[in-house]
Amino acid sequence: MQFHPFTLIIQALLSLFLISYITKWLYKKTYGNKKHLPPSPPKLPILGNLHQLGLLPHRNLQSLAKKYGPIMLLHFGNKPTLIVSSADSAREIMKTHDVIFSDRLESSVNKRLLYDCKDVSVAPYGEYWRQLKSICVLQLLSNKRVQSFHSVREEETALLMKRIRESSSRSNPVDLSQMFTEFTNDVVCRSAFGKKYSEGENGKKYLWLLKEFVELVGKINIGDFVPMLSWINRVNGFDSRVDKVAREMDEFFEGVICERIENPKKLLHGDREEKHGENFLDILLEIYRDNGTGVSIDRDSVKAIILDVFAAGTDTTSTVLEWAMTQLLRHPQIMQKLQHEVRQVVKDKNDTITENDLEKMPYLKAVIKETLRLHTPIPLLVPRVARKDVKVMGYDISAGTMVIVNGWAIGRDPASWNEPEKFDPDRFLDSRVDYQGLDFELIPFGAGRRGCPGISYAIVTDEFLLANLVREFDWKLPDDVEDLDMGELPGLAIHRAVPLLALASQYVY
Ligand code: HEM
Repeated sequence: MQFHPFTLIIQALLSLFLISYITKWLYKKTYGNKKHLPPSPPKLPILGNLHQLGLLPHRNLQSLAKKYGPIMLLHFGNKPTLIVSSADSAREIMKTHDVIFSDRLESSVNKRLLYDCKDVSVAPYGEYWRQLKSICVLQLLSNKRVQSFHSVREEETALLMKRIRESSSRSNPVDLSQMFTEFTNDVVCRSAFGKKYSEGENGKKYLWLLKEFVELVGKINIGDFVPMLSWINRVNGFDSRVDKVAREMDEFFEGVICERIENPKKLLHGDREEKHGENFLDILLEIYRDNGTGVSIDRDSVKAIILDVFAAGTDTTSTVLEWAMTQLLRHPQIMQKLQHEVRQVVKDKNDTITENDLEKMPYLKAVIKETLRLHTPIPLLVPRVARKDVKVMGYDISAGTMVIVNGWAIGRDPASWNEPEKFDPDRFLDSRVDYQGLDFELIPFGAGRRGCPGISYAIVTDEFLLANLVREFDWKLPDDVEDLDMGELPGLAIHRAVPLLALASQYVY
């Protein structure tokens, strides 16, 4: 049978018309007729805008926001996703409508890795999350508790300084990226369990598990957005990786908990004993055993909360150190200004820096703030989900919409910052802008109800180590490196793509 070309054209046009009509009808059915929606870039069938995220979504979403505005509606598969890229729109989400946007995304990976979301950071908004958050804020991460870990930070800093001294005496460059990762793992591990698990054969396995775990929770899981493509994760081995890590992490935790229950009094760490009750696990086990506090958590909750602390607290804290040293090495004058401040505060070469000294170092604080602005550790923060229909900046947002706040783009928004791409800690010296969640142009820790409870823990860890590094050593790039590669490694927290190598020489007083 033969068709006249004209008939074919008519048929093609009719099909196109029909498809476009059905798409519009479906869209109207979902969003209603009168909804005033934020601007949206065009999308693909099935994938929506997922293909536009690329490997570094914070950068690609910033480019899209330059075209479509600070509040835009994308679709990750069939999931409507609001992208927020200015201080004003972030304030609407995290302050004006904070209660409405205080839910988290339900993710199958988080469910499997975090004991059915029994942790804090991805638990659905509700009474259970409220109880856990109050345990975090009041018991695990209160200022008093954070101070109580000062000896952990001092000892781990001293160990790291010793390693650098050894390398510097042989004129070998040090791999700062690697050292910062190990340092934050050990500090968090000792705060969590009262001892380190990074040494020996078991240590290697534990470090591998931790690395896998952090990598997996940071991955975008296609099956969560396009259920019909979830087979991809079965075929490419992703699902079995998740199951293996979940199983082995659980075995590891069970081992640690049994050890603690059998020998509750004391923990040996090297040749000194750490007191019982000083670490997160002991505190949580006490709450678990004691139902009188009005808070009831089970054994899985204990493990999930500890995992949260590792997921949220290790990589984030080490990337700040990594990027701060990167920028200081690229800007020798800023490095010298910082060294001068620290060396002035602690003048006597036999004195060690104490955490009280940090309060006398405004430039150190400005360097950390500037690093958090320019290299926001979790650039897209942790997604929120709307619990009800709501209007944001005049736009209609439906219940169930996922919200991604591009904290990284907000930190570089020319509407809020002069010369936003420049590393310039001085901008903070006469400014009251802070990262505590009240100034929406700087929100590396998020804000509002779901804001990060680990701010003081992270900041004192970073400030203390950085002050020690720049006081005792002068730093330069290895001779064969002219300028540093500033590439980023994809992940939940953004590390350098290329490890940071530097030469240290001991400062002579
Ligand atoms: C530089 C280091 C850190 C950065 C940049 C950071 C960043 C963040 C961000 C962006 C969020 C989501 C906030 C929101 O939705 O508004 C968050 C949540 C959270 N962070 Fe941190 N964090 C850091 C360190 C820590 C540490 C050291 C801990 C614990 C020891 C921690 C524990 C948590 C927890 C439990 C949540 C979930 C809060 C909730 O959902 O209610 N973080 N963090």
